Amino acid sequence: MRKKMLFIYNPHAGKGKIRHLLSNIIELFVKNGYEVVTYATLGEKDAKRIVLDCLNREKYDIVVCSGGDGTLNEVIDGIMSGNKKIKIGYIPAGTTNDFAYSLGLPKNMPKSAQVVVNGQSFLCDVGNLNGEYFAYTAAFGIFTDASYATPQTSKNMLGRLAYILEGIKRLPNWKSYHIKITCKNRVIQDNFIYGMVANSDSIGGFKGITGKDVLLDDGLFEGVFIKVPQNVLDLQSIINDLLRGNVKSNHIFYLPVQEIQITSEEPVPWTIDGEYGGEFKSVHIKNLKQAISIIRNNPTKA
Ligand SMILES: Nc1ncnc2c1ncn2[C@@H]1O[C@H](COP(=O)(O)OP(=O)(O)OP(=O)(O)O)[C@@H](O)[C@H]1O
Repeated sequence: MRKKMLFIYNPHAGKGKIRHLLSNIIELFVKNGYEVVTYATLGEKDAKRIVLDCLNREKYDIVVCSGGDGTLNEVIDGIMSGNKKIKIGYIPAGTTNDFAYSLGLPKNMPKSAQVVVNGQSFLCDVGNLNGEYFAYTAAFGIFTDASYATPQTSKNMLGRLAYILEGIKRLPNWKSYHIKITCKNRVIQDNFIYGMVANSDSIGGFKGITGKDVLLDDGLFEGVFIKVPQNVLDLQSIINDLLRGNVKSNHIFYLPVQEIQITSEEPVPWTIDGEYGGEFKSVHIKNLKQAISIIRNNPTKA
């Protein structure tokens, strides 16, 4: 009997490349014994809705999605909030594909479709922020809105450069937040321009800015909080530290995070897996160790 696959793709992700590859990808899946039920996403939260609808109605062996980090986020959110235990295959098709990089998936879409067919399951940590699940990052502060404010047309024309240009626009008027961070028995209060809790060694296409200790299945996220620079030299040193992956510096507060509470007097806008996640005065983030099963080439290497 054929195995049943739910295949969800965002036709607009990245440069819309999936349109030319769709037939070959589905043919590969069918040749490898799958009955494929295919959906294109039509807008925000559609991937989550499709996952919940389909998995509640019928039994599937695997959910495969193709799109950027946002589409993968919605699929994971759907599977986790629906409390489903099912393997996930991912064909990265976005602009930066941060999480795909961390998972070691090929950039080439037909090759990553091969991984879905031939790869092995890897149990990966998942995050939860105030009840919403995320794959690899939750962040606030400078640059974070560049990921969702960058128009799709510029992303399609310029690729990652579009994010960089959008980020540079924000440099002259950064905003800081007075934040209280509570983690285990530690309480830290300071003014921060940026904060991130992440399970990825690539953020916004930049490799290594979460430090050198990232493991995707250790039950821990990397918490990176950048203090307000007092002068241009401070700013330069922060940039140098980030580019070198040196997160343990005077201007950066770094800690491994299993569970963390972040509170502020004013509402802070958050970005979750590169999409707008809402404004909160109080955020509770938790790492759910090895909660999802993703197919990749080599499950022993994070
Ligand atoms: N048909 C569609 N038209 C417009 N928006 C869509 C459509 N389908 C999905 N979306 C929305 O687009 C968001 C972003 O898509 P996705 O992350 O897949 O691609 P991307 O933005 O090109 O990639 P990246 O996140 O790497 O830049 C999704 O979270 C979803 O809300």
